[in-house]
Amino acid sequence: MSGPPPPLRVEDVTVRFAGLTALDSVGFTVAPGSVHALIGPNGAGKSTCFNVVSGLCRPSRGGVRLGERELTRLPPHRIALLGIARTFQNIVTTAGTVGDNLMLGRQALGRAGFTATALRLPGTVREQREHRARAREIAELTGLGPLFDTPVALLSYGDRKRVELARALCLEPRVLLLDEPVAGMNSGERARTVEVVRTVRAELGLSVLLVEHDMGLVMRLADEVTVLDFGRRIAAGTPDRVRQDPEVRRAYLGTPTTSREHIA
Ligand SMILES: Nc1ncnc2c1ncn2[C@@H]1O[C@H](COP(=O)(O)OP(=O)(O)OP(=O)(O)O)[C@@H](O)[C@H]1O
Repeated sequence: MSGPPPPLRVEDVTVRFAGLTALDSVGFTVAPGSVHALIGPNGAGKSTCFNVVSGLCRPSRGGVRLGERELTRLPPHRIALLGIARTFQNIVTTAGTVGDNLMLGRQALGRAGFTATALRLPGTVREQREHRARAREIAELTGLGPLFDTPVALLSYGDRKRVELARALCLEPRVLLLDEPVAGMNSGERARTVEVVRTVRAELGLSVLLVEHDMGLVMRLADEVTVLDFGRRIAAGTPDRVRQDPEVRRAYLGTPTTSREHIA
């Protein structure tokens, strides 16, 4: 991969849904090669922010840039090809083997058209072979190498979540968006995922933007944290700094609802 990824800038983003302001002038920068966590209580606007960055949601004001490239009005597949790949909260792996799923991630990069692939022209056969070899490398990097030919349906929940992550990596992103990557995992699976994220960041030199409710994971993995509450950015800084921030503590601990997680 050539050089560090460009900074990802979310600038003054406002999103309204029928009178509800889901994001209110939110801004932050994911520094090149860093892990940046977006945290906040339920309904704070984290998923909406992810959707803006990946092109699924258009802001009514503000925008997103990767380096000098304006992403705001582009459709999701263009944004993906410009180097921003994402996973989703819910598993969307399809039928087939791990390898088949990773090849779906490579498909968007394929130069050969549908007809050429169907006719198995020599150039496209070679291209497919190269894509499969790269998919295998990514499987190794994410600990899925031994499972490459295993049907996804036979995998544990944690392994299936990692297939999602590996499939996103198959797009060769500069920035990886991870939406609750350890949700629903047991502690062993969580620890494994932390290691995988560290490995791919180091080996592929990419930046990571992470939404996660598991504060232990956020504090261990993130270089920087942006905290949202009711659509507003209420704090930003290193994990230690935001952990001590009185407004963050109030946002997490100061409401009677049990759905708000602890930050201590
Ligand atoms: N498509 C939509 N239409 C209307 N309101 C929406 C829509 N998407 C999100 N919202 C509202 O916007 C606010 C922010 O939601 P969002 O899902 O971004 O929060 P979140 O921080 O990701 O929450 P959670 O941690 O529960 O996933 C919430 O009040 C939510 O109900």
